Amino acid sequence: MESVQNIKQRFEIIGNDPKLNRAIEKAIQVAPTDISVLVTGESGVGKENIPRIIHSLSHRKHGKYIAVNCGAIPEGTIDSELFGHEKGAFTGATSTREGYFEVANGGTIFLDEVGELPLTTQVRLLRILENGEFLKVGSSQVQKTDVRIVAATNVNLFNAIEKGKFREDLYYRLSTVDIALPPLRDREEDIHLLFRKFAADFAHKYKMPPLKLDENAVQLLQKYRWSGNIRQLRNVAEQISVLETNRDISAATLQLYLPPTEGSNLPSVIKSNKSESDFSTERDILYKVLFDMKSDLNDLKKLTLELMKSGAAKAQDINPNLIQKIYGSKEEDSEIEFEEQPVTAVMTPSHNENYREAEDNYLFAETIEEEEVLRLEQKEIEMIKKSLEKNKGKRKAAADELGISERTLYRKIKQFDL
Ligand SMILES: Nc1ncnc2c1ncn2[C@@H]1O[C@H](COP(=O)(O)OP(=O)(O)OP(=O)(O)O)[C@@H](O)[C@H]1O
Repeated sequence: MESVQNIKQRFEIIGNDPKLNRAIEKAIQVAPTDISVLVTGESGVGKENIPRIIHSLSHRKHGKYIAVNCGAIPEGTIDSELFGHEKGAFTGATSTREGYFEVANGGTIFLDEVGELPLTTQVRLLRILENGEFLKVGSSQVQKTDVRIVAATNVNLFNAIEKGKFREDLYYRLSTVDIALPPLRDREEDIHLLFRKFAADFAHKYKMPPLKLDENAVQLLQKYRWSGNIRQLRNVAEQISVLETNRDISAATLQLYLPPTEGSNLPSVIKSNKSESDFSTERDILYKVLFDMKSDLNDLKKLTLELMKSGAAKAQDINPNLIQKIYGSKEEDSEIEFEEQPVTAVMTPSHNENYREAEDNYLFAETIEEEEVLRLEQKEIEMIKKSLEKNKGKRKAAADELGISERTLYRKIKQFDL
């Protein structure tokens, strides 16, 4: 049997936490069987590694491995995606199509966010788990498949069962073995290890010297809540790697990249009555938004300084590129008037001499009022649209770029009707 250490090397899994090791050990143990496995853990803890390990150590390793994010597929098409459809089954079904369960015959299917499956799809899945039988959409001919199912969830499925959103019998079929991955905040010793690994990767990728955290920064890193777990840590490492020219990182610098969490002494950014899990994923986006604003603010500071130094009447005379960067494309014959141009969602500097006060307001803002929240939302929509365009509509690539899960992106697309 392969050792946990070997597996960690093979799958580039960083960390020595006993709970992580136990999870990998369990994956190794169950791999040769066909037992269905339910992987649990918060978003971003690395659940996707487990089905990969299981597949690669199983007798199915030469068969197909298909990962499906159940939360990212619209309800109307999920049955057809999973089980296939017959020609003419619905408008647009111009030919017969194989579903993932047919394609993966002899292999493994990873059903991520399984709690998001509609109830009708859950019935079909239960049937596959019981005897391998399924029907294509629009067909009455029973087909058979031989697929190992590994599922994952970051929500408590018992709550979903209580609310009637998840079938209890399916839960028990899926979770013959339960593999739980710990949140990053409970893996204090691993946090710095992971950060160093990501910082080294990004130093290589962006051809920059590696970052070095001082002692206080390491402590801050280890005490932070990391509600987005490893995904969030990786994002932070990437942002610092790209943006900080001084590669020695102090706690004060690091703090600028950590969105405030409950119970922290950082300013609270936004008030929300949503549930914590919604908040944490939205926070990923808000974090990026605030980051853009910080960079706008730096540009503004530069501009203001230049203005103060030269006493010039027209900002355009000083640095047209900077002006364009801050205000977007210049309108014909327009002059920059500081009193009227809204600049960022947080601050509108009214006079050059007030810039320090504006900066203080920004840094110590206790809350962002409703109007500003709306502007943040607008910025969020813009970012999502841009990323989708840039990635030619590929949601996975866009979600990766935005540092959010595909499911969250899918929800945002629905929420904002994009
Ligand atoms: N132990 C680890 N070492 C290094 N990188 C890791 C580790 N675990 C996870 N990652 C990285 O963290 C990111 C998030 O992992 P993954 O997508 O598996 O999380 P998840 O738990 O499936 O999240 P979600 O529930 O949102 O789908 C990925 O980029 C993954 O490569």
